[in-house]
Amino acid sequence: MKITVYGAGSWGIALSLVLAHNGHQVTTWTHREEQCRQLRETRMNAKLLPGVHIPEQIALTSEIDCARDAELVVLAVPSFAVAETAEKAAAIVPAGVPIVNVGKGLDAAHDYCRFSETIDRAFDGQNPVVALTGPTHAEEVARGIPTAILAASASRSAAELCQDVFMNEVFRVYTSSDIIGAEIGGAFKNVIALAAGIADGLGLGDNSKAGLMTRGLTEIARLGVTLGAKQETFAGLSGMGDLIVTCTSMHSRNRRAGILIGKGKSVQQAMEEIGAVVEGYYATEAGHHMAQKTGVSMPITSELYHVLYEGGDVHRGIAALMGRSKKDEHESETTWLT
Ligand SMILES: NC(=O)c1ccc[n+]([C@@H]2O[C@H](COP(=O)([O-])OP(=O)(O)OC[C@H]3O[C@@H](n4cnc5c(N)ncnc54)[C@H](O)[C@@H]3O)[C@@H](O)[C@H]2O)c1
Ligand SMILES: O=P(O)(O)OC[C@H](O)CO
Repeated sequence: MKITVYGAGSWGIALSLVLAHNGHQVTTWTHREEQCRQLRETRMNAKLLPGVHIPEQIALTSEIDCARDAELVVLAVPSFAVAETAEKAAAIVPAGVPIVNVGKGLDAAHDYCRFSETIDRAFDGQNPVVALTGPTHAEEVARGIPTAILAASASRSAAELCQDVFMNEVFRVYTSSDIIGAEIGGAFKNVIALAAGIADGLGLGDNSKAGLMTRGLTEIARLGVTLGAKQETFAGLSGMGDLIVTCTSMHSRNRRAGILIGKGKSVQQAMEEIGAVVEGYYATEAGHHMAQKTGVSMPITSELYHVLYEGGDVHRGIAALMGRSKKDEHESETTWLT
């Protein structure tokens, strides 16, 4: 198939390699001409995916209209660029061509909607949308390390097409109809990974991190179910799976940013030092907004918001979480008042 991948950061390149390996005709787009020139010259993104060769069979371009005759389009840009890129692509991509979004987050420019909604709006509902998401660090996918991922879509045929296109002997793709759960899990695991990184940076223990991850997943699922997701999705690849990989891996930009903050760096210093997109920063603001909008209690997200956006003290945040009123583990916390 002819496939355009919008985005030549670490994830866009890793997925382009999977698609090229599977025999597809791949064009990978980057938004900057200068970056495109460098990629063409070196056949490598030395900053974001060092040591990974981009074979000649992958065409590199900065022309947005490269998807004119694409049969499948992949959006692999940071959350802050999904709406803008989708709007540009919508003017070019033919109706009916599936759009696979792999960016994680909510759309801050459109009242924090999910990206499938952003894309649906941009494409006037004419193109099926798939969220391809799960525990997948680009560094490992690019090296052919066995990986499992989820293709979630309201369109069964689009999810299955995505499964067929991406799946190979080291890249296993499952399908799901629960795109709400897949998108919410993918967006908000990054919040918990930042928090888990802070715990690591502070030198807290395994108990602290396991508690954060488990209660973090509880609050993500609580929000997701309120928005119409299936509870079981949060126990799957796009929920627990992605949470595990992001909270435990040194590949994770979110976890590493958290470690730097835990060690005393400012939020801005940490983001700069990472030098790649730290989605958890934006997702924390999105989560804070969604908790207020829906009335769902998201205490870890709220405390992290206080630290990241309001200069709150990390130790005070931990004390606030530990000192909350007594709860039953499965108590439903649908409002701030419980
Ligand atoms: N890297 C991974 O392992 C991985 C895995 C799964 C999902 N994701 C998700 O994929 C998305 C992209 O992440 P990444 O890891 O490729 O990021 P990255 O930081 O490696 O690269 C980001 C790329 O986006 C480009 N960019 C910056 N501003 C842009 C704009 N306005 N328009 C278009 N492009 C722009 C940058 O030049 C860079 O090439 C994120 O939402 C991330 O959470 C990443
Ligand atoms: O490096 P991170 O923390 O942005 O995580 C990347 C992917 O989302 C992992 O699945």
